[in-house]
Amino acid sequence: MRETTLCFPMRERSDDGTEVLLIEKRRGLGEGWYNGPGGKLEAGETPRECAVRETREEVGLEVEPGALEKAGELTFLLDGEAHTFCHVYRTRSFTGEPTTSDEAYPEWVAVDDVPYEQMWDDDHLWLPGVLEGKTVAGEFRFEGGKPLDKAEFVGHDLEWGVSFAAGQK
Ligand SMILES: CNc1ncnc2c1ncn2[C@@H]1O[C@H](COP(=O)(O)OP(=O)(O)OP(=O)(O)O)[C@@H](O)[C@H]1O
Repeated sequence: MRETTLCFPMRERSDDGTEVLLIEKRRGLGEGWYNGPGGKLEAGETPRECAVRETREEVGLEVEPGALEKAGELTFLLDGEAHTFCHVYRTRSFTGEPTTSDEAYPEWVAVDDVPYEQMWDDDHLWLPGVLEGKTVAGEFRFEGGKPLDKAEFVGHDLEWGVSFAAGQK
């Protein structure tokens, strides 16, 4: 099973409310869809280190590992088998300005205006709560064979207000 991360940088606009930094993914799994910066853990890396690295590589923002708030743990099943385990973080503490990379076009989006119709089918179920400050554990079931982004979303279970194990915070 692949272990991945997603990171959602957030900021307050004095007049426009809260915004989240999304990326339009330019290649790989979920190409053409919006998501947070993130990707696969490399050997020897903790999830937090991975989220920091992917956020730097994909959009050029610097985040301190300790400034990441763990918001979710998502399991994606494909045809009954665990395909991806994803650690979700949010943060309001970062430096730099988002820049386009080979992998991603970054875009600040109002939290009330997230383009769920251009995202993974499961995102509208858990991301609104994550952007409101909640914690979530979720399982999402897909069927129809690889790749995951061509499979059909068939079911899910969600639990809100979870606390994460010390090592996983
Ligand atoms: C099934 N529903 C899903 N809903 C929301 N997000 C999902 C997702 N399934 C995968 N993701 C995320 O998409 C990113 C790209 O995955 P990732 O492994 O990086 O794929 P990619 O082919 O781009 O690999 P590279 O690391 O670029 O080589 C990664 O953050 C991963 O957590």
